[in-house]
Amino acid sequence: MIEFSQVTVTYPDAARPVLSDVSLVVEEGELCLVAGPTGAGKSTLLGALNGLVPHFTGGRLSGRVVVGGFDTSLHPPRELASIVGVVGQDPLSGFVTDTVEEELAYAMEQLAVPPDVMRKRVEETLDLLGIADLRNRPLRTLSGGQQQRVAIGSVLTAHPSVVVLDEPTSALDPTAAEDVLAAITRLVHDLGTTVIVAEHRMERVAQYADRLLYLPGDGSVRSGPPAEIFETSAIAPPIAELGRLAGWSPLPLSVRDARRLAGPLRSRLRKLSVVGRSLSVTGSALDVREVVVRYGDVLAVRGVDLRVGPGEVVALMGRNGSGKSSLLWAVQGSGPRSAGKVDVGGVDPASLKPRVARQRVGLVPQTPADLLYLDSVDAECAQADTESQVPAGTARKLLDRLTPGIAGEAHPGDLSEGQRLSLVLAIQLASAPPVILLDEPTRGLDYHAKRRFAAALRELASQGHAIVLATHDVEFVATAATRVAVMAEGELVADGPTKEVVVASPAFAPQVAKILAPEPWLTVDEVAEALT
Ligand SMILES: Nc1ncnc2c1ncn2[C@@H]1O[C@H](COP(=O)(O)OP(=O)(O)OP(=O)(O)O)[C@@H](O)[C@H]1O
Ligand SMILES: Nc1ncnc2c1ncn2[C@@H]1O[C@H](COP(=O)(O)OP(=O)(O)OP(=O)(O)O)[C@@H](O)[C@H]1O
Repeated sequence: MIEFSQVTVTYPDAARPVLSDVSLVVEEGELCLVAGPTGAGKSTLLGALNGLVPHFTGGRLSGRVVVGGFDTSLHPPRELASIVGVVGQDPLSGFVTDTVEEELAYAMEQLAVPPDVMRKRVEETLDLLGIADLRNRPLRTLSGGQQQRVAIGSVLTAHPSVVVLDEPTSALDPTAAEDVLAAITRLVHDLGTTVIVAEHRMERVAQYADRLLYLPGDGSVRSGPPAEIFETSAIAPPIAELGRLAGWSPLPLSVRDARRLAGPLRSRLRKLSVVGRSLSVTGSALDVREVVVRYGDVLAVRGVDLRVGPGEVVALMGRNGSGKSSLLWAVQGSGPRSAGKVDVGGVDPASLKPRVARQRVGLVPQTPADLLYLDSVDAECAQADTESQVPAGTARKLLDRLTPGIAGEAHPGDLSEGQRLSLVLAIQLASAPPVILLDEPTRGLDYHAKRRFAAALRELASQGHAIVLATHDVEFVATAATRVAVMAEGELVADGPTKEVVVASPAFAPQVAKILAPEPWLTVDEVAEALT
């Protein structure tokens, strides 16, 4: 269905090609996971499938890409649209209509699908993705995860023979991610659709994948069964890393398979204790009282109380649309707040000018690109140093720590998703306000980058900063957060130490916890530390 023959892609001014002499075949009806480090070229590979690369991104592509019998160099993306459906990394920028229903119907209208078929498929898709109650909503008013579901739905309705998804679950809560992947797997089985998914949260996808295309970052692509490639790959999901540590062979990819193998490891660990990271918190850096956020008829946040002490890293979790982003923006002061009080060091940030408020409460938004407007990485870093009155080079040092190797002269718009996020994180963390809020801050980051980011957050916390991050990334929460607060329908419904909250809830438990339950281990690092 898909064939790359000696494909090389080079972006203008790049020192070396992103993809170098890549040849591979993906069969019809395969579900294929594309993985590898941040900036390795995954989106580039995906873009080559519908001709976006190089027709729209610039750069040069040599070799041949054939999809469903069409050579993508001879057919512009518009002509390939009936064969290849693409869901990009930023759903909002891909929307062409105003409301949910219109968006779901749009691709079918372009293909002149008969109205009765169209109607039926829209209804099916609304149910399949659990968004029936949002059907008349303007797309701009949806939460990040709701937008992502609509974006996926709008591609599925047209029944293309190849579906390409770039990090499709990054904004989805864990349960929604499972549902969406189940829907996609059903497509593969029932319609023989070929699905290509790039995903950093491999723990969510690896078990469904027939094939892994692994990009180590040197321009090459390895193609094969996931379990085989994970034996040696630098980036692998926690389940595979645990399997490597325990010497399991072949490596399991589902929690169920791993549990069958984990008996001996569990008994060994039972005699050891988890290295505790207990925290005694004194005082409060952030005090949120009875905060309410209302948008017209939608009550997004219903009287939330939250106190965060210096040194805490609080993960705000909860279903899509449960009010996490609304709460963060209301706390930071630039979002709507219908009632309630926020206290940061004796002041309500909403009462301050935005510039002054930012020195007390920083917020990294869900679409971090909004914060970048200069024309090079160096310029952004220099500006951040000046604005936050920190020594020159501070932001750049942080950036190198999070994701090394990004060229200073690169245009922020040309960076990969993970590189761009790292840049925004570096800029925001350089100013290091006492309270740092982060909205879904791990998109595009590989497991190593997330470890380094977690370490940077812990370091800030140990210096007395208070950190709140809204996220669906259960593996990241397990490494980074000291405490977890769960929201449901605008209210806080659970709040406690990370270990207690995530082990108690299957939806929020990381893979290691599920495999080793009832033993209280959350990460491969903890297990490795105890075994040495
Ligand atoms: N339009 C462009 N012009 C110049 N360089 C680009 C362009 N698009 C991507 N790049 C560079 O090519 C490399 C690969 O980017 P790509 O987006 O394909 O990576 P990725 O593996 O998808 O990354 P992520 O995991 O962060 O999403 C990066 O170094 C990026 O900076
Ligand atoms: N401008 C708006 N107008 C109307 N409703 C809105 C608006 N912004 C958000 N909402 C609704 O408020 C609710 C909470 O949204 P919010 O973005 O805070 O949720 P969230 O927990 O951050 O979700 P996600 O995990 O998907 O990012 C959702 O039902 C959303 O559709």
